[in-house]
Amino acid sequence: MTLTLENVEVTIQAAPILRGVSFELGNGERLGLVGRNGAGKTTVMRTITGLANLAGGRVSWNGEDISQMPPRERARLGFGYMPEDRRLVPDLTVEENMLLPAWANSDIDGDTGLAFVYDLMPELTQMAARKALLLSGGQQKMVALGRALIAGRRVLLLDEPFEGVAPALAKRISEVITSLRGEGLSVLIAQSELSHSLDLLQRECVIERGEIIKVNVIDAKPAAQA
Ligand SMILES: Nc1ncnc2c1ncn2[C@@H]1O[C@H](COP(=O)(O)OP(=O)(O)OP(=O)(O)O)[C@@H](O)[C@H]1O
Repeated sequence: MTLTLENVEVTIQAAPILRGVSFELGNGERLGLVGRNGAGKTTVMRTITGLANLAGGRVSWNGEDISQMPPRERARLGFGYMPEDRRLVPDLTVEENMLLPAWANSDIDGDTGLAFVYDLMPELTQMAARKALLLSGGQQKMVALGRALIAGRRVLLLDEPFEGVAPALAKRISEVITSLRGEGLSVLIAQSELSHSLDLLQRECVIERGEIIKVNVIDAKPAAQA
């Protein structure tokens, strides 16, 4: 189960936004995508989900070219996306927000997904009936992570999952992502800085002005003592 980007080019309003982006996300790998604001991280994620059109290059999944595959079919393959701005519907409950991908796409099994998410993040069970508008920003990120996991059982794309989140909740989100290790789920985490996830990642791609300028392998470190 490998996701491969080869020489991906994305152009928005005639401006080159991604320029020859190539990398591989291996089975069960946790890969960082690190770069300043505007470097192109969100565009990489949108390219993988099918929300951004390719001007060149290709995206493949286990060797199959999926460059032209529509987003809903990629969700069926098990791709889940947590956008930077969370995009929760304020008047819907936590549970309803998490079920949105399954409501929008009958190929996604919402009940199985919910059971998996509640098992992984029991704290979401307690807030299941609360409206999203009553949650803190960090709690909303947890819900957005839960929602991404409803579809994202193979590839999980997390855009700035720690941004604006208080340290205790950031640690919890990091723990949840780490606990996915045994699930054969590949995770791509976009960040403008690495601070929360050094223990979490195996490699990081550094992106600058739409180009991957280097790939760092992160040494395995013992987990920090609480
Ligand atoms: N719809 C759009 N219209 C015009 N320009 C866009 C659009 N989407 C992205 N861009 C431009 O593409 C570049 C890359 O944006 P992108 O959102 O991918 O970067 P990023 O690394 O995720 O940064 P941030 O963390 O600030 O979102 C930026 O210069 C941005 O202004």
